[in-house]
Amino acid sequence: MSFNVLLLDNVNENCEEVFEECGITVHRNHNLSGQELYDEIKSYHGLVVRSATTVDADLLQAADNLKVVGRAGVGVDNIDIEEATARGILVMNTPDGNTISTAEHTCGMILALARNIPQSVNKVKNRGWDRKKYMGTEVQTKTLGIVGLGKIGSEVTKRMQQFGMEVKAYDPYASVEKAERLGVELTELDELLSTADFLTVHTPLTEKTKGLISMDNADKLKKGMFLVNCARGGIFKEDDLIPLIEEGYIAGVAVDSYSSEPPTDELYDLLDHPQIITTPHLGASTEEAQEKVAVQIARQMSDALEQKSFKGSLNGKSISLTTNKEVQPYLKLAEKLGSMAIQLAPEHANEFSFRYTGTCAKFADVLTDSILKGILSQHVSEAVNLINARHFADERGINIRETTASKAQTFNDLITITLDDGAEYQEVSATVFGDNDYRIVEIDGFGIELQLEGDIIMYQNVDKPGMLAGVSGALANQDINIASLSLGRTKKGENAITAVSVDKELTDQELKTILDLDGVRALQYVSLPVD
Ligand SMILES: NC(=O)C1=CN([C@@H]2O[C@H](COP(=O)(O)OP(=O)(O)OC[C@H]3O[C@@H](n4cnc5c(N)ncnc54)[C@H](O)[C@@H]3O)[C@@H](O)[C@H]2O)C=CC1
Ligand SMILES: O=C(O)CCC(=O)C(=O)O
Repeated sequence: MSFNVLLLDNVNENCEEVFEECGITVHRNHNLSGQELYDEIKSYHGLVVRSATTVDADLLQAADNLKVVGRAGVGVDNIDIEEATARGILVMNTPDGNTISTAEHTCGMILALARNIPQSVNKVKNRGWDRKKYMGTEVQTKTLGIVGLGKIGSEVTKRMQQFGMEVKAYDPYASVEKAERLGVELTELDELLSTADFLTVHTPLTEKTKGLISMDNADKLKKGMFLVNCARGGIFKEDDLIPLIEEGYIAGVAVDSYSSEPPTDELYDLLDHPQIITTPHLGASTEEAQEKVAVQIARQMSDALEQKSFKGSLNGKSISLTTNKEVQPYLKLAEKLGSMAIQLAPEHANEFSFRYTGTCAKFADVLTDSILKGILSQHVSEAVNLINARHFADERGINIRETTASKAQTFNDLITITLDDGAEYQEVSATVFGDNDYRIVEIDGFGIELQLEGDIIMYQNVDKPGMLAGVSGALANQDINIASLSLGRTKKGENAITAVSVDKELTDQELKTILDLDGVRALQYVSLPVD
């Protein structure tokens, strides 16, 4: 299949080159927006953006053929990942291509704040000369507080330590080992706020980080501290920055990222304030960073479109394992078994238990996605894939219980689905022999062995002589060939289950001839894809 990709937002030209080397057609258009973009997007399989384009639900809805959205950068707040996931569209970013540039920009902002560089440059350019007004402060021996000791926070740490700063950090998710390795003291947020001379934030904008500093916690701040935000607008409450300065809580702020970009009119008071220095979201704007993220995103997206690898995907945990040789057979097994289970389930079934035994247990999470794909593909009109299977399951109110046991029993690996809605057959188990021999091995505790593919008739019967002859005779009379069969029974003379694999799809009428045979009960029919 040949793919085409649309590049927006001035993505570096190397992006084009990499796509073209991979045989992918590229179209670049910087000025598309609104209806024009909705019309244009329809034919593309891939879309590359930076931060300017908002990839919202409306755009995704218009994107009939879209398979992957790539963010040439880190922050994906301009992409509606939930909607993309629901539509089975992969979202990727390039987590580290612009780390160094953004860290360097942050260090520049810290020094610019300490020495009033932007303000004094401006003064001189306007023919002014005021050395007293622009008296600065050394950063050496001062405390730098970092909120978010991730990639950028860590690189800022290393650089500012070279300037003689003592670095403390607040990051509830960072490990103590990492902090020790960096020579950083991990503290609580309040302690950081009350001890830092400079505080720089390097977290995403989340419910927890939004308004991290505002007039509400002004009393906790070390008086006269400087703030830096080269992460996301809104981490410092923008409306409160001027009051924080005017009331003497903070000495100045450096901002690179805003809650709306370009800033709206209301933000201009902020931008005009002499103690607030601003750059227009330049953290990642270096030749090097833009080249790195452009090349990375083009490689990642090309690989994803060609199903070679899914590195960098944010909503494709399961799909990214489809290229892993160890997981591949289990994924297939899970999907096939899901497809079988839903055909055995009564109408409106929405309670399922999945049990993973043996090695496959360690992949339970992704195997559940695959079972759900098998279940849902039978009755969801949209294309179900490993990205959106859980979304569809939630939407349909399907309840899942998942259990695992890593110790293998009779089989090295076993996946069992229990139908909890009063189904005739309540439990089916399957395994894979070698790489691709998928077998049903148990139905409701009856040992069975049959390939998990094609057309299968399953019926319960009284365990008495002549049953099989009757069934095979009825099939032969209708010119239906048996491919294989398997019998399981509880005890001699009691109940038996028979699973018969046949060479053609059966009609209801043909099935009835079997059900009508004396001793046959509870017949069910399953039709599975053949590889
Ligand atoms: N100005 C610019 O041009 C750029 C801005 N960014 C932004 O910088 C930010 C950081 O990026 P990276 O370092 O690459 O991300 P990262 O994922 O490596 O680090 C984020 C860190 O924040 C921590 N964190 C999350 N929630 C937290 C909370 N409530 N309190 C404290 N820490 C918390 C995480 O544990 C993690 O260590 C992101 O918002 C990203 O979008 C990234 C690149 C360029
Ligand atoms: O593309 C850009 O320049 C913005 C970079 C950024 O903010 C990010 O990667 O999160």
